[in-house]
Amino acid sequence: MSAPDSAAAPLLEPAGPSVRVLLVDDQAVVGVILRTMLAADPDIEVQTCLRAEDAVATAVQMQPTAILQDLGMPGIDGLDLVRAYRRQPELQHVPIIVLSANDDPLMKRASFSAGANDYLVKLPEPIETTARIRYHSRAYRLLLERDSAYQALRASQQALLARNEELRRLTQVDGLTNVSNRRYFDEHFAQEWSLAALEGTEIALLMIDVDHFKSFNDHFGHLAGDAALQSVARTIRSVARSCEGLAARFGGEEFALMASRTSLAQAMVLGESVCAQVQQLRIPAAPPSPHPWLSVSIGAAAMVPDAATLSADLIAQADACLYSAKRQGRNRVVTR
Ligand SMILES: Nc1nc2c(ncn2[C@@H]2O[C@H](COP(=O)(O)OP(=O)(O)OP(=O)(O)O)[C@@H](O)[C@H]2O)c(=O)[nH]1
Repeated sequence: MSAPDSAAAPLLEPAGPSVRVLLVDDQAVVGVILRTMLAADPDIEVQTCLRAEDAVATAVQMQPTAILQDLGMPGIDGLDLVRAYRRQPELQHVPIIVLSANDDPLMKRASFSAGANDYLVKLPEPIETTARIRYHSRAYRLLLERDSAYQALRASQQALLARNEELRRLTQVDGLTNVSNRRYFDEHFAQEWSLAALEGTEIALLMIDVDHFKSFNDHFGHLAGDAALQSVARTIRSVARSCEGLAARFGGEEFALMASRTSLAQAMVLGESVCAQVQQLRIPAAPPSPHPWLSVSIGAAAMVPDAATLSADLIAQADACLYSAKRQGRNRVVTR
């Protein structure tokens, strides 16, 4: 005898009595004898199928815990039926006990190769029949229980992974503007700085500050200020994506755009693009801004890290350029 294998596909747990036997045999008398044998076992339900062509559909509908399959049915090879059960996903692991008048070892081998779990020579002793049916049904039930516990575990693991991913995202993203937060920027900038030092490549930084934003808040209110910051952040993020850079909220109304393997000339182009796109947002500016639309000032710097420079030097350079941009009238990009 062999117990059913475990499966990756979810299994259906049969409802109703704990032992449900489907007898597939064209001789009605076998069904009568089997019922008589099992009369003293009220927890064993028996259903009989006399026609081979109905067997698979009946089994799918009944969800037995064991199938007793006659090999010598008219018009069909019983082993073909065994294979047909195995092709049905719902029946793939249901124990199949072959009933045969033939005690030939070759026939037994063919039955097991076709997918049978057991082989009984007709008609066995009642005690043996009951024991085999109970053994296979119990093994199948245990397999189903194990499978459903495994599925539940997998579902809860996936939910946990999704929650962890969301938590990780929340720790990296600024809640108002959805760009990276300062903490993530600091980590990422340090990593990219080290990488640029190793590669000997340029790394560029743009410090971007919204102009006259205190007046904007005072004039239009803090909520309008929040919405303006969100629009400006979306613009910076889309420019950052175009150069595979990182957009981050550096603090308050100040943003940073960091781009690896980017020259000062390229940083200038990125900065001009941010300035122009913020103008295209057409967010009305508040007095004393001389411009009709809300604008940003940008300081851009780039360097190849070496033993004498720190990442803070690049920030300081970009910051100095930003102050120059403010002094020169805002709504512009300034580089050294
Ligand atoms: N609505 C809103 N305002 C913010 C937020 N963070 C910072 N601010 C405001 O941004 C304003 C920044 O003002 P300042 O530092 O004086 O700069 P500014 O008015 O933009 O002037 P310049 O930078 O010189 O053009 C302050 O009024 C802050 O309250 C925020 O999350 N939401």
